[in-house]
Amino acid sequence: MTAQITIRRPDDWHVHLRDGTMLEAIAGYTARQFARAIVMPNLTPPVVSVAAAEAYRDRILAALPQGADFTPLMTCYLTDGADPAEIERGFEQGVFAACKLYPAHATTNSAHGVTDIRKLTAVLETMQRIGMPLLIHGEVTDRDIDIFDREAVFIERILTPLVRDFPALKIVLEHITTAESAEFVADSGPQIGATITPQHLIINRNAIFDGGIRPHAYCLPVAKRERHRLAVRKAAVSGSPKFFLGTDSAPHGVDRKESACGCAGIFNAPFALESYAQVFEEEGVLDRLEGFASEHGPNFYGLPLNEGTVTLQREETIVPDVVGQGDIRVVPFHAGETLRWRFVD
Ligand SMILES: NC(=O)N[C@@H](CC(=O)O)C(=O)O
Ligand SMILES: [Zn+2]
Ligand SMILES: [Zn+2]
Repeated sequence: MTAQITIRRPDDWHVHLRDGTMLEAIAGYTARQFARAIVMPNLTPPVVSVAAAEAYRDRILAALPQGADFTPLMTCYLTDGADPAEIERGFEQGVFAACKLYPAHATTNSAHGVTDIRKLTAVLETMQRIGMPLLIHGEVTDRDIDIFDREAVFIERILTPLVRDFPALKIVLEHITTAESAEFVADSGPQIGATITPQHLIINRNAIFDGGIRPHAYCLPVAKRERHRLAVRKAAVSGSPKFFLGTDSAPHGVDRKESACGCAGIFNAPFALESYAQVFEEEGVLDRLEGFASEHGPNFYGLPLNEGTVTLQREETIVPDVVGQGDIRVVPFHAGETLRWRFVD
């Protein structure tokens, strides 16, 4: 049995670091395991300008523990009024790494999202021209569509025509949860990639209703049937450069989760690598963890691979019931469980 595994330093290609006291409480978890992270812009108000992204980046850097070696990669939240010139300027100046498309009302803090993708034609033309990635929360918001079908219908109605109309646009389908997404991405050209979260590799929709309603297993896109989990898992461990690590770590305070209308989001940052390592080990391909965690993402984004390494040791790790500091209390993914690996440095 492998006793320890050392890989090139990984990155998280999809994370919510939040703002204010929550940012201060949780930023260190991501900075501890990852060298860089694509930081989601769904704050209130959302990050839509270069100035707002620079200010948010400064707040993130100020919230990091002393001596942290971590680079936040900022994103621009697309709205119906998104300005192609501002987006191009932000990308050329190295402030924006990508733009994020939330269909309006698809998920947490997406009220300002895009109501009709046709409103983005000029923005998408610009992004395609300058090689700027478009990151997509891929769910339709039509209330007539069953919540478990919203990702598959998005591919059919929105993504397929989008890829046809902008054949050179770099697209990341974020946090994929279905066999349809895994297949769509695998069958597309090299300009299409996908991030995969730990939770969608580990739980299926039964986890949300396991002996009672389980708000801490609820995120969007919602976990699907077992056959979808298996398809997503197969994609993650396949070694294909199209699939890479994106935790979608999305903390909400305990009170906001344990509520009559609990928020969507799973906080997995504290033990993210342990979680992924467990999956790759179960699939018998621990040797492919490094590609997924540390190589496929930077190669897709056209960024250098990180220098340095991190090590995971085979050691039982008990996940606490709750983490945080001060007033902030968040229940982590795997709360109360014992994991088989421990991140050491
Ligand atoms: N994933 C989630 O369930 N929630 C995310 C938003 C998102 O990534 O869709 C959040 O910001 O809380
Ligand atoms: Zn999302
Ligand atoms: Zn997210």
